Amino acid sequence: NENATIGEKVDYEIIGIDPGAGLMKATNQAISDYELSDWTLVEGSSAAMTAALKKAYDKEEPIIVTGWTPHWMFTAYDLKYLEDPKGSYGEDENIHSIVRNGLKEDMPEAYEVLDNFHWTTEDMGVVMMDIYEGESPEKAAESWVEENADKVSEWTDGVDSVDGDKIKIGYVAWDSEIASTNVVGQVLTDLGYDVTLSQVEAGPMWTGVADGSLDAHIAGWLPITHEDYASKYEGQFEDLGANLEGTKLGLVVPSYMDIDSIEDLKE
Ligand SMILES: C[SH](C)CC(=O)O
Repeated sequence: NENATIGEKVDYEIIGIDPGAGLMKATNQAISDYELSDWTLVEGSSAAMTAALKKAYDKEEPIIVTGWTPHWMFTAYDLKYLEDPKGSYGEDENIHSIVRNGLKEDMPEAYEVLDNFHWTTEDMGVVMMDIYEGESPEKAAESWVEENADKVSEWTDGVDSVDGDKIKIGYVAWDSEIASTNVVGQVLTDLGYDVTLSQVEAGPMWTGVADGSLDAHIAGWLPITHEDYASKYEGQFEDLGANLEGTKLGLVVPSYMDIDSIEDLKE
């Protein structure tokens, strides 16, 4: 009923994603920082979180999810981040390209493309929206590459093609990384590589690059979100720097909810 607290309205649940995501670590930090002892962070997946969000949004029901930018949900729905006055979610950061040691010697062409790969949240948003609207990730990536030949040529100009060399790129099924990894996979395929995109959890993605079973991933949320993974494998990977700038993490609610800050959950 209308007098219920926000906690009572959402059964004191925050709908999260896969447990290995840094976003989940930051949300547990927020639960502790804001003393939300009655609250539960529900583990699941990016897909389960967006399904729960759609179900609630379509019925204009209250819901609190762990969210991030860039993400298609901010285009599909009218959403807002809850203010984070205690800074549990840190500052905006970047997504880095991470490759195994030795890649530069073994696959100089792929290394060069991965080192050059850089695009914007708008670019990523186009591919994510295509996928959200029903296109397969492969087709959405292929279309974007065709329509953005000028940007792709900045990554590939001067890079020799190859003849069927195998390359394996790991990624986690976050909507942002499904988009970026399929675009890079398409570009490397066009260069002649036999590309395998391997969907794994966040931990195994970093472990795979460190032990060489994966050649690369382009899902390094740094410096904070994946700091645990980066420090655990320090020296066992090469960070080629940011491929996208200006990410954000936090708690996200539909704009029809009359709360504005994480502090408001403490009612
Ligand atoms: C969910 S964000 C794409 C990345 C992360 O939180 O680890």
